[in-house]
Amino acid sequence: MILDLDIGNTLSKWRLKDSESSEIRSRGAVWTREEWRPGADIPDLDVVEAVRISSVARAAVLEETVALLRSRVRHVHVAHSTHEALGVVNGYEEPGRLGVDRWMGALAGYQLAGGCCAVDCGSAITIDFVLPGGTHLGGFIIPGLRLMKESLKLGTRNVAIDPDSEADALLEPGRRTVDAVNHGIYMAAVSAINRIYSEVCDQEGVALPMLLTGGDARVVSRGVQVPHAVWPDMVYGGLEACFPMTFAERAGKMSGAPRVPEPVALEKIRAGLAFSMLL
Ligand SMILES: Nc1ncnc2c1ncn2[C@@H]1O[C@H](COP(=O)(O)OP(=O)(O)O)[C@@H](O)[C@H]1O
Ligand SMILES: CC(C)(COP(=O)(O)O)[C@@H](O)C(=O)NCCC(=O)O
Ligand SMILES: [K+]
Repeated sequence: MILDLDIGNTLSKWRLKDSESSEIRSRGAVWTREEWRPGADIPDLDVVEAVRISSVARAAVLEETVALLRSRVRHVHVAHSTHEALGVVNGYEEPGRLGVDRWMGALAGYQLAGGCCAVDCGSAITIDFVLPGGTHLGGFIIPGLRLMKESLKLGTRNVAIDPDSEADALLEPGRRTVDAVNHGIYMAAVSAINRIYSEVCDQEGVALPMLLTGGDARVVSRGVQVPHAVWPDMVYGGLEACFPMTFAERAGKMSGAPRVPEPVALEKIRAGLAFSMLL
């Protein structure tokens, strides 16, 4: 079994993948700030022969996790942001400083779709761009839905946006604090994504397919007008591409990869942008 680990600022997600059949056998998540102790939410390491890790947590968290895993598992691969990988050239002045989850998303998106706009809706919302030739332009970072809400300190932090809410309802003016806050941060996130996408496509002269991942991807997806696909395993896709192990991975297949969304024509994106600037 292969253990894939995506350690984010909020949650450490894991999944177990069958090395023979490439099927996902189980998955789970634990809070990143809590210690990794054997328990119900943690995979059984006895069945694991290899681990692949993407981590943006503090160095100490990663070091501890790697030390624990190395004592139990033969192969432990830790992903790093590099200057170049799999045909993508990192846009950062200091490539190693790009969050490795963003790098994994960019690589997975490029492998799936060629150029892409990769959006990760986690603790932070990150919006990265890769052009069809493999140039990563860099990206944008805004606070995630939960962080935005917490920063307001209005006592609404424990009332999360229901991921099944309709976007139409979320985009209405709120008539009590909790709704005003939830609808406000939701509008802030989706309008930033829509606008940033249009601006960059306009500047670069290319309509890119958009891919969404992260804990809030599903709810954010409802408000994003740009054609896009939700790919919960996008960061894992980068790990698969960087450290291919199964037969399917060696053939370039990434688990749970969606169909590539067809972007709207560049002229339409430009018209939408021009219209929003006139108002
Ligand atoms: N069950 C959940 N537990 C915690 N956060 C959740 C849950 N479902 C959705 N979320 C949202 O997902 C975000 C965490 O998403 P995730 O992509 O795991 O972030 P990160 O990679 O930063 O750890 C939280 O900030 C919260 O808004
Ligand atoms: C921007 C991030 C905090 C997003 O992490 P997440 O919200 O997924 O936990 C992470 O990618 C990170 O720590 N990046 C380093 C800074 C950078 O990418 O420029
Ligand atoms: K993430």
